Amino acid sequence: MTKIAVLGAGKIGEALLSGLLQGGRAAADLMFTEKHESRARSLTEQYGFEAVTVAGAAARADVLVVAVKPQDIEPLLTELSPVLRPGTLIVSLCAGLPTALYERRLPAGTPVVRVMPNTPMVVGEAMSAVSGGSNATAEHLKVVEELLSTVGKVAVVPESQQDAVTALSGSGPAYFFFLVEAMIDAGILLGIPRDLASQLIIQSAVGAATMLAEGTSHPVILREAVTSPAGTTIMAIRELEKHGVRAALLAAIESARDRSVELGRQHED
Ligand SMILES: NC(=O)C1=CN([C@@H]2O[C@H](COP(=O)(O)OP(=O)(O)OC[C@H]3O[C@@H](n4cnc5c(N)ncnc54)[C@H](OP(=O)(O)O)[C@@H]3O)[C@@H](O)[C@H]2O)C=CC1
Ligand SMILES: O=C(O)[C@@H]1CCC=N1
Repeated sequence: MTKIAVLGAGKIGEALLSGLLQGGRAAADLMFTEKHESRARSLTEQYGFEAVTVAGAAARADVLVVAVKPQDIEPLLTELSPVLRPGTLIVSLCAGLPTALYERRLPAGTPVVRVMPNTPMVVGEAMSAVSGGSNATAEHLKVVEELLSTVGKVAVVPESQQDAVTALSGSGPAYFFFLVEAMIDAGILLGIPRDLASQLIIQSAVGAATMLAEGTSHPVILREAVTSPAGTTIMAIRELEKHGVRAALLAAIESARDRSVELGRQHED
């Protein structure tokens, strides 16, 4: 069985490890490195994964998943480069970091696959986009696709689209959580108790997402079916348009894309 080590088991690293465990991987095949000892201890106690050093991960794992913040990449690559075994597959989850950065810093020929996942991995509903670097073969991409398909859906994209993908689906869950939070507050404004407002909005979100995921109707058709002539929904839609919510989303996602590009540029030679 392929052994996988996550380097930097923070939020997304834990989401991947726990998703892989739920998807049927043995804890014995999953390990991680982590800066904080107390966090490492709690991950081992909660899930049974082994905490290892970078050298230990490089010696034992077939796939190294890099999940540190993009700002922390340089010291990690400096530590990893001398201990990396030829043929070990590097999978980067880091926003903005191009495969070329890893190829420059790691031994010649190291295969690198760039991935942008998202946190719904913890419930097996991730959307992950993968792109191979110049040493990654179709076989490497297949390994990564198989790995990620146990925790959600996977799309192969050209690396030139990864910054946009990061802004759309990498950050995407946060936009939905933000909307849900605001809609629950609207319930409070209207005098509905928080628990009930949460139930009403979360189940509406689950129902709407399920209809969208079925893919039989375009979002516009689904929205129109809710919007009765001279009814309540059109009044709300008028306010959303008046407050520029559509334009705000376009600008927000463009800004997230720009930040992803900027995170990559910070590591150019
Ligand atoms: N969160 C998300 O939804 C998503 C995140 N990503 C990407 O995943 C990466 C991680 O993000 P996220 O999980 O949110 O961040 P976190 O800060 O939660 O996780 C990173 C963890 O790695 C630790 N760390 C830093 N350097 C090292 C090192 N050299 N060795 C071992 N551990 C180290 C950090 O410690 P410390 O905090 O002390 O620095 C932290 O605990 C980022 O590059 C991000 O772009 C991608 C998709 C979605
Ligand atoms: O906010 C971030 O930078 C990371 C990348 C995508 C989601 N979270």
